[in-house]
Amino acid sequence: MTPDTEVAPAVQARGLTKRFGAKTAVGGVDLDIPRGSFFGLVGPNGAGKTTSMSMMTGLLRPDSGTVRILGQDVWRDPVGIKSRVGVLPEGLRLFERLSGRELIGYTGRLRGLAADVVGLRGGELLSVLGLTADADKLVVDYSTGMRKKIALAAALLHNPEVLFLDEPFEGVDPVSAGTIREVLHRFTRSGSTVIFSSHVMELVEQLCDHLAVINHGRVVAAGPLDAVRGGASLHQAFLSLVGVAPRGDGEEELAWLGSSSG
Ligand SMILES: Nc1ncnc2c1ncn2[C@@H]1O[C@H](COP(=O)(O)OP(=O)(O)OP(=O)(O)O)[C@@H](O)[C@H]1O
Repeated sequence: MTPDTEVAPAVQARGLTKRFGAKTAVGGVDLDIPRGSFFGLVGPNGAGKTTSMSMMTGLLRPDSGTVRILGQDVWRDPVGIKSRVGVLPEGLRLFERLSGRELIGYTGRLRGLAADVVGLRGGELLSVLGLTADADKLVVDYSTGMRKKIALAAALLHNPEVLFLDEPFEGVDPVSAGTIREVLHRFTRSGSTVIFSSHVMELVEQLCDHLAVINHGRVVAAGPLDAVRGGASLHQAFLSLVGVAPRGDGEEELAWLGSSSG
């Protein structure tokens, strides 16, 4: 490791850009995500969060721009960086005909981990995430929350230094959400970095020490939580940053909706 990579931020993106036909999904994103931070990526639907994350994790090649993780250029060596990164992607695609335990075993082999390490870590992750009793059930029969948890276990198995999570709490019950939070906090306390996207401002406010707000494919605010919310609640700051215009009382629109309209 060179001195440069030792002090490099967890993630550094410069001019990250992606177009889909005429649509610019991400239009020149610059981000500096400090090591050991719990970093939130927020923005309205379609703002470009998932596209940005996919480019940062080596899943989607940018049209232009660079992204470095722990000082390493992701797109110069996408395979190399994947050993240091864990990802819980949007729209989880899991091997449905494996049991939870088999999925962990398979992930461990893909990651090149020794069988005894996978057994030990996998057993602990299943236990901490409350999945032990369902470990031998097929993933196809898992609930939405259970799928998130088994995918999180798979993302953590190789002990990554940087963990990317797209909407990790969606469909997760409050007890499991508490468990996931505790696991993630432990992870960041040890110096590792979590980057997660969410639409739930209260959650981001509770969990994150840093965040970025993305709107129309651009970063409109970024930095420590208190600096971004600037004395207001994050919810209020978010609405003013993404420029939500008042829509009036909406009486004329949807006038047909409801039983009183006949
Ligand atoms: N594969 C694709 N082909 C065409 N357009 C795409 C594709 N992926 C994303 N887009 C478009 O790029 C824009 C950004 O999408 P993206 O999924 O990154 O947003 P997001 O911030 O994650 O949204 P959400 O909060 O709704 O998940 C949207 O306009 C979307 O329609």
